[in-house]
Amino acid sequence: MRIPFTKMHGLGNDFVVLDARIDALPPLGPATAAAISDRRTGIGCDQLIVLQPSDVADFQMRIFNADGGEVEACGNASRAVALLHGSKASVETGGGIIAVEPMGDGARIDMGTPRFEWDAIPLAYAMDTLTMPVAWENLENPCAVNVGNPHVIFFVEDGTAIPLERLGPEIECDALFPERINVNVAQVTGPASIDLRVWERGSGLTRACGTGACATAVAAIRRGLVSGRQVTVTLPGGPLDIEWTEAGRILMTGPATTSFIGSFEWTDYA
Ligand SMILES: N[C@@H](CCC[C@H](N)C(=O)O)C(=O)O
Repeated sequence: MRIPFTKMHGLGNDFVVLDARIDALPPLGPATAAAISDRRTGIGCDQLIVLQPSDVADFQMRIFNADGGEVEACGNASRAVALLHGSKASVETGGGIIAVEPMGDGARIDMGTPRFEWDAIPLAYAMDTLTMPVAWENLENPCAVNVGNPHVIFFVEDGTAIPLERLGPEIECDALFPERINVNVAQVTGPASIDLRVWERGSGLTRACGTGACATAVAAIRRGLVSGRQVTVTLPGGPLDIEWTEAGRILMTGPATTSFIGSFEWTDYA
């Protein structure tokens, strides 16, 4: 059975998008998702995105990391999906209903409201999530924010000096994070600007992480590290504009791109 796909990216964070809103896919398990995402033997991507019908929104977006695990949210893929859909839509995700709207060369996404309670991140035990009393080598006192998916954010003097490829997987899988975590290393570069590198749960180092940018902007605003409620977050793949509105909602604006369209022979690895 041949399945059509669209290869897309947001700031270099890349996706294989399967549109099953009309023609259903065979059941999709983690091993099959990981095989499609594998850059050596599959199509290759940071996240596999599956669009399906929804009972509560215009459609549903399912998100699988490169390791095959299904997760709740993906900021960059939300912009890609807005571009693919072509008009304003409500989208059901595991992290809640988001609103997507194509805009310019990308989209604006209403990502919903962030959560800060320790058990909503979730953490293994209670602590202050604004300044956490924990450290991994020189990375210390992070913030934790759930923006649909879980993030820990370390504010540092020089983000490029942090060995994220070594510390990222260690922090991601620490017992403090029962659902694992996305690891953000942020450097405030001005009153409304931050440089960010992200070790993504289940996908590793990526060129950009939209939810990481949202979580980092919110954490910086809560800590008083930036002035105002609008922040430009620059990732290795480029900048995203993040606003945390007075009403508490996170608005993310940035580009998205279609790379190519293709098809592949479906193999069920379960
Ligand atoms: N690349 C994404 C985030 C994808 C999910 C994440 N790795 C997780 O496990 O929560 C983004 O742009 O937000």
